[in-house]
Amino acid sequence: MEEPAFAKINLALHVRSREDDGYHRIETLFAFAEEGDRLHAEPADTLTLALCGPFAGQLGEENLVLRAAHAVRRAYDIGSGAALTLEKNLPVASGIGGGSADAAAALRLLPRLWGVEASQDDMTQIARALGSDVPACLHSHMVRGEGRGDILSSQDGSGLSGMPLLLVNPGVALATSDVFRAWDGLDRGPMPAAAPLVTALDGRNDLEAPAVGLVPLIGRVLDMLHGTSAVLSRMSGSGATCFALFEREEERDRARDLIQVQSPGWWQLATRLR
Ligand SMILES: C[C@@](CO)(OP(=O)(O)O)[C@H](O)COP(=O)(O)OP(=O)(O)OC[C@H]1O[C@@H](n2ccc(N)nc2=O)[C@H](O)[C@@H]1O
Ligand SMILES: Nc1ncnc2c1ncn2[C@@H]1O[C@H](COP(=O)(O)OP(=O)(O)O)[C@@H](O)[C@H]1O
Repeated sequence: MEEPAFAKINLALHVRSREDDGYHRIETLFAFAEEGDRLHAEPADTLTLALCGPFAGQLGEENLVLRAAHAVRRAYDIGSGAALTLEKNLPVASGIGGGSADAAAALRLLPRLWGVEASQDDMTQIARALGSDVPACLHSHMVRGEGRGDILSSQDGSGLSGMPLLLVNPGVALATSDVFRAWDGLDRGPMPAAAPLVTALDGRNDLEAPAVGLVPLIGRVLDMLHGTSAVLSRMSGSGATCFALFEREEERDRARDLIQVQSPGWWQLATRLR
């Protein structure tokens, strides 16, 4: 059995306040790419995880996929295991929710493998305990997030589905907690409650400035994307991956080819919004 782990982007991300527990209250518009990592599972007596793909080497021992699998086993008192293989196509610690998307893929896949009727409520609760982004990744369609990003409200994203999307990462890993800590504490106002593209265009990513402060190279990525014919270009999540939305695939591919020539070491994914 196989399940895609769709790359996540934050079309807008407004940081409103720092809470006493160190987490931040945010408002965000989540969207997902058609592509990402892939999780494969076969029945087995024990739980194991093998890694393959271009970014497999960057992952440590502690993997969110196994934590998700253990949580499902515990919740439904399951005795059997699974031989899992994660194809790691997305750069690690890069603002496109790789780990969260992988965990969410495990939460969709394993109940099927083990033949359990998992309730949406149970899965959401498990997702929330794994990370702020995991409930949105469980959904993997456009959705608004509040609180830590884990309180979701529906957003019809069908109007943007299929829109050409380019992801660019300059190859520097950024820890989410470091970027939130570098936020200046200034509330710049709520995320607009409008149609998705208007929300995105009128919105911001408040983590962009602190991330650029930590890794100035992100500013170079943004300058390059701003210089293309993109409808919108911005950093996703806590970075360092930036995204650009285009009206036509040819425009997206032209931007990708130009960046490939100018910065051949950067990772890129030319895809579409789900
Ligand atoms: C910033 C966002 C935006 O979508 O994405 P990424 O950059 O990680 O992709 C998310 O809020 C990340 O969600 P996720 O990656 O699940 O984070 P968590 O594991 O819950 O938290 C990691 C760390 O980020 C900080 N954190 C996270 C969420 C939040 N609302 N406030 C925070 O301050 C905390 O320091 C926490 O210890
Ligand atoms: N399956 C996984 N994929 C990526 N990172 C993982 C995974 N499991 C655990 N991690 C850890 O989670 C951290 C955040 O990774 P990731 O989710 O890719 O970042 P981001 O949320 O910024 O996109 C990394 O430092 C990594 O070590």
